[in-house]
Amino acid sequence: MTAEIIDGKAFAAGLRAQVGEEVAALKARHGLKPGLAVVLVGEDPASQVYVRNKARQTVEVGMASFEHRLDVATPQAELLALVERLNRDPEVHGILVQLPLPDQIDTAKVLDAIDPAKDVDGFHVINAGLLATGQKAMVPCTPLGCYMLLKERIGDLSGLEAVVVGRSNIVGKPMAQLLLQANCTVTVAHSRTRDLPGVCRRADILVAAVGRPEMVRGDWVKPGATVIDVGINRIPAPERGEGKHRLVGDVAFEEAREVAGAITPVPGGVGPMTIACLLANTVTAACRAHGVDEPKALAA
Ligand SMILES: Nc1nc2c(c(=O)[nH]1)N[C@@H](CN(C=O)c1ccc(C(=O)N[C@@H](CCC(=O)O)C(=O)O)cc1)CN2
Ligand SMILES: [Mg+2]
Repeated sequence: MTAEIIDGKAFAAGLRAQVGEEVAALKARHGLKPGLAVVLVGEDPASQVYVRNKARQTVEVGMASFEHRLDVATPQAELLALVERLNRDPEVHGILVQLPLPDQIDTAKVLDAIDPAKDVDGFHVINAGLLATGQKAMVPCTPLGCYMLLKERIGDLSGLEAVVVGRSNIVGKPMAQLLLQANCTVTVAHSRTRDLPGVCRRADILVAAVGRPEMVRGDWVKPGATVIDVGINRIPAPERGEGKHRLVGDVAFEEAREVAGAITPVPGGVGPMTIACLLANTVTAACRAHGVDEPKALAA
């Protein structure tokens, strides 16, 4: 079997177009322009690219973008003061603090300082709790994007065996919650799981979010399974020239595509969905803030 390639880049483009239509409708009907504030502390090269892309795509869909770039040595108190200002700013409906943060900053403290209603990353402990208890939450963008791709590919997920490899707060745990809500039988596996290959082979839906290049091998995949690769790993590629790199996921793509029914590539799979879902969450936050019906197509 050769797997269908799930084109996250194309799906994300469609989602951004839908977001753009919703933004235009909000302006026309309610005079409302959703605004997203993105905060970057330091000069991590990958984070700079992500923040630039977020700001550009925010403007492209017709929303207001507010960028805040702080020095790598910014004290925590200064960052918290900025978050407080953004919490109070009526033009800002969504706030995102780009991760990772420098060592002098307590990440959990900063994330929990964001007004949960403006927490478009869905990382605030209140949003994590709302999601875990099946209530209306802001859902983290990467798992939301994975979920949308799964719904598009499979339709009804009810009764399927899902294995999520990785237990991070920003991907693994919320992914497991979304799959549970869709009535999957969910296993969260991790570095201490015994017989990880055997556990993965049970999965109709296999989500890899471990941050280890090509760890999930082809013979870990159940024939016909849908494989969602969340990993973005930059590995040396001397064949491309001295000092060159290439991107690989957490799944050994060429092996897995021979076994899976469908698989997301890296790049061009889950990654582009993350930013598209951030834009969707910002529209949702703006609608909730103004008591306007939120567009169902933009949510889980
Ligand atoms: N506050 C947050 N910080 C971080 C998040 C997040 O959701 N919120 N996620 C990641 C980084 N990230 C967005 O911030 C992100 C990662 C990757 C992509 C993407 O489009 N990837 C492309 C490849 C890009 C490349 O060449 O490097 C792809 O997979 O096709 C978008 C957003 C950590 N921090
Ligand atoms: Mg820290």
